[in-house]
Amino acid sequence: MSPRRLGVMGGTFDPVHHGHLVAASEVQHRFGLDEVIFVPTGQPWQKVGRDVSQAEDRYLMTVIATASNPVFSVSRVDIDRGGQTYTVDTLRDLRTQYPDDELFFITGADALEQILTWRDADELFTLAHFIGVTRPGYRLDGHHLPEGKVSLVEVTAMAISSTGCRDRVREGAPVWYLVPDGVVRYISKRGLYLRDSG
Ligand SMILES: Nc1ncnc2c1ncn2[C@@H]1O[C@H](COP(=O)(O)OP(=O)(O)OP(=O)(O)O)[C@@H](O)[C@H]1O
Ligand SMILES: O=C(O)c1ccc[n+]([C@@H]2O[C@H](COP(=O)([O-])O)[C@@H](O)[C@H]2O)c1
Repeated sequence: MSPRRLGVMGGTFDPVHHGHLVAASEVQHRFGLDEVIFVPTGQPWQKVGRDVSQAEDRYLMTVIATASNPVFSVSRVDIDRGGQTYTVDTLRDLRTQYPDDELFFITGADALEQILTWRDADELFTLAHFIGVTRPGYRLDGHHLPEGKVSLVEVTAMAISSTGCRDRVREGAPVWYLVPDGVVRYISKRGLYLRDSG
């Protein structure tokens, strides 16, 4: 069997929104990926200082958001490993799980900018090919990154952030059409984002 091409979309997903979904879908199409695996983080160490919602809530919202797409799936590797999440561990675990497949790690322009500050940054580029996608408000630039290891892709601009969605819920403003309908209902059912998370 020829190797499958697997996209990996890591994120805090607090909550998952249409910016994440459009980026993953566009990269899946452009790179002919067989599957895109969404990987909600355990504790995102670069987001200390703010309360991140419980991992199970972020996991379930990601499942709800991706359920209807036959080539999207969700992995619990980072949540089940526990503790702070480092992408090098995510990719090592997925490499063990899918030893014969090619991995493509998808990041927005803001995350790509920071990538050399990530743990074991050099090893990251041996474990996967990186795909940086455009994001409104950030410049997509790969000149600081190893040649041939990163591709840059323009995706439909979605000026949506999880921070913006949380702020809107706290202020009583709607998040309909910023996040999938099922996620709107899940946020309301669980009473998420009603208080300032810092
Ligand atoms: N609107 C968007 N367009 C393109 N990429 C995005 C967009 N929003 C997030 N991403 C990318 O998706 C990944 C996961 O993002 P994350 O879950 O941190 O969402 P976020 O909206 O940036 O959250 P927060 O506002 O809480 O920082 C990151 O690589 C990020 O760059
Ligand atoms: O490995 C690291 O050191 C590292 C530091 C910051 C972010 N990341 C990963 O980048 C992805 C997006 O992170 P975030 O914090 O923007 O949601 C997610 O998969 C994180 O685990 C990884």
